[in-house]
Amino acid sequence: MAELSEQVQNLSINDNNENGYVPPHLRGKPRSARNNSSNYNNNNGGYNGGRGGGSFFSNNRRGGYGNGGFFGGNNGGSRSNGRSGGRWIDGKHVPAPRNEKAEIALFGVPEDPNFQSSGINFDNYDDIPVDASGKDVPEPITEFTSPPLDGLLLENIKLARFTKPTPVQKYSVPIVANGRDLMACAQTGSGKTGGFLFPVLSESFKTGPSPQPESQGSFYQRKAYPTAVIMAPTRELATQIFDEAKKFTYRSWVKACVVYGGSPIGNQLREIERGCDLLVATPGRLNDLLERGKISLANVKYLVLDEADRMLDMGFEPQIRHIVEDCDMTPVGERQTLMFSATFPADIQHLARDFLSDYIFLSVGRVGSTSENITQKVLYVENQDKKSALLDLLSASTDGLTLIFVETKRMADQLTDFLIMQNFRATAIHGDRTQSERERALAAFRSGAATLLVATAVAARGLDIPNVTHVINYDLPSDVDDYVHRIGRTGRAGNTGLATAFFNSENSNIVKGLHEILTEANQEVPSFLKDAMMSAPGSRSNSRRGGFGRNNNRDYRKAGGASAGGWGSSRSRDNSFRGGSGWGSDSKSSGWGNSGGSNNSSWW
Ligand SMILES: Nc1ncnc2c1ncn2[C@@H]1O[C@H](COP(=O)(O)OP(=O)(O)OP(=O)(O)O)[C@@H](O)[C@H]1O
Repeated sequence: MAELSEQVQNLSINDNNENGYVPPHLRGKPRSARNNSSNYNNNNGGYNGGRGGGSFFSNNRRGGYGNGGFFGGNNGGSRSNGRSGGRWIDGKHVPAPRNEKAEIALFGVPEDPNFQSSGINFDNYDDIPVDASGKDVPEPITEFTSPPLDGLLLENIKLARFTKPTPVQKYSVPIVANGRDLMACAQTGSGKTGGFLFPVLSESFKTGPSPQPESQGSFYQRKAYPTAVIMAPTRELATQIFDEAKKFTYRSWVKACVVYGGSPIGNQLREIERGCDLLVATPGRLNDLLERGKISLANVKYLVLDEADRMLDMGFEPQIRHIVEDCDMTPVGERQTLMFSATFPADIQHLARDFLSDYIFLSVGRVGSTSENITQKVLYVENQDKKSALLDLLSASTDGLTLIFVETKRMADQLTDFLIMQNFRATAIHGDRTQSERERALAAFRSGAATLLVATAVAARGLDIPNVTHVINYDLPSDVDDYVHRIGRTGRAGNTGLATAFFNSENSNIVKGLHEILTEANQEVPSFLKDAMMSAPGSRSNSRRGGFGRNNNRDYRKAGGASAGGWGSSRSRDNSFRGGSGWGSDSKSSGWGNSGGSNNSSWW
């Protein structure tokens, strides 16, 4: 990655980041000659501005594993691990026999580029400061071992070639095993999905399903009674979580299903009727199925809200509250509720107050910070020069996939057209494309058939695509948390990545937040950004989050202004809590931090 960032540096797109972007055809010419640079876009002949950009791959059938995998393919939004799973018989878990073909489909073979492998900086996660606050925080695990993990889950973790837990997984396993609720914040790409799947599945494998109510109606009125419900903001994220769930439920009694909008509900109904123990859902579709009486939440032991802040941003709060508070969901205190996100603004903490009970607040690293595995570059580029600057950047990228973020759906299509006309293998993902177009675009990108994906914010959160080496913010978002999520599509699981942003005077609303992010991640702050900071003292760092913004790194139950023990240090104790509700001296920090090196598990 150092090579890629050096190549980008050597492009001289900015003259030492001082004077803005100089298009290729004007380099070496006097400044006065540069004024007509916008002609570039009009002369290339390739830009047609229509919706055709994404259609380049419209016949692409390379669905890859993401489109259904071994167990029956994509049948329109509802998929399950079918009948090949294990059983819960007479209080005992009876796993299904191993199946070589299934294992290759689910876990790939070593070095398979379609599966993310942990990178050279994976061990650095151990150095990230952790703060866990709440009453009686259980000791974190340091290794994947059984006990405390269930033996079958451990076998599946081994098949996934995960050798040691990430910080969030170290804490979440004992927290859930001890019956506690959890609100967890951890950096992008640091294993939050495993952070909820591992403990939920481990406990489910040990304890089995809850007894189903006696009267289940006729066949046509049959309801599913899931043990675990996981809500996620987007269809793509729900599908991805489902794909991970398929891996870790392999051979078990737990049958996973996924439901999301934009796909025919009939297929989803049929799948659910065949049984559903772990349901991954977007809130809108889940509501729909509840209204149709096809799902009961009366047996839910585990409720997970992933990317909860995004769900609120998308306006899902009424649906989420309806699902959790007005239906037949097991009440707070009887179920366990886990909330995960890389960022945790105030409105989410309020939701936590209503949905969680006596919970542990876990933050790994400074909440909302970026991983140091990501090298961040900010270039000053005027709007009319962006296409040209993009071509420069792409000419420097050799290997790997590049994700390009733009602000509007129209721009996503236009830019994709432009790139295709420039002979790049590009495709687009945004909210105006149909679900199958979105799935095909993602599959093409995952498989490398398309090396460039132009995306709106729909692809900013949670998506885990191996081999994304470069994220380009062609248009910067106005909310710095969105920037954090976007660049987090690279530099995952200890791998390194490069993130480049085009900045100009239209981005004044992100100046302060961007400056903070770069500074705290020890990244170069270009002089034009420092200047912009000076000249715009009132600039907002976060449009939506108001004053809470970048300082949302603490458990709101703690006394206001408590710094959660100082983020620079790997140990924090903070005994001051608001409200005197028995919260006390239980803020733990990463005593386990450096212990990950001794791996004695038999399969390491
Ligand atoms: N213990 C582990 N060892 C090795 N790789 C892991 C481990 N846990 C997770 N991973 C891998 O790390 C990658 C990132 O994990 P995941 O998608 O759960 O991150 P995340 O924290 O949810 O990110 P985001 O905030 O972007 O949603 C995935 O490819 C996953 O397979």
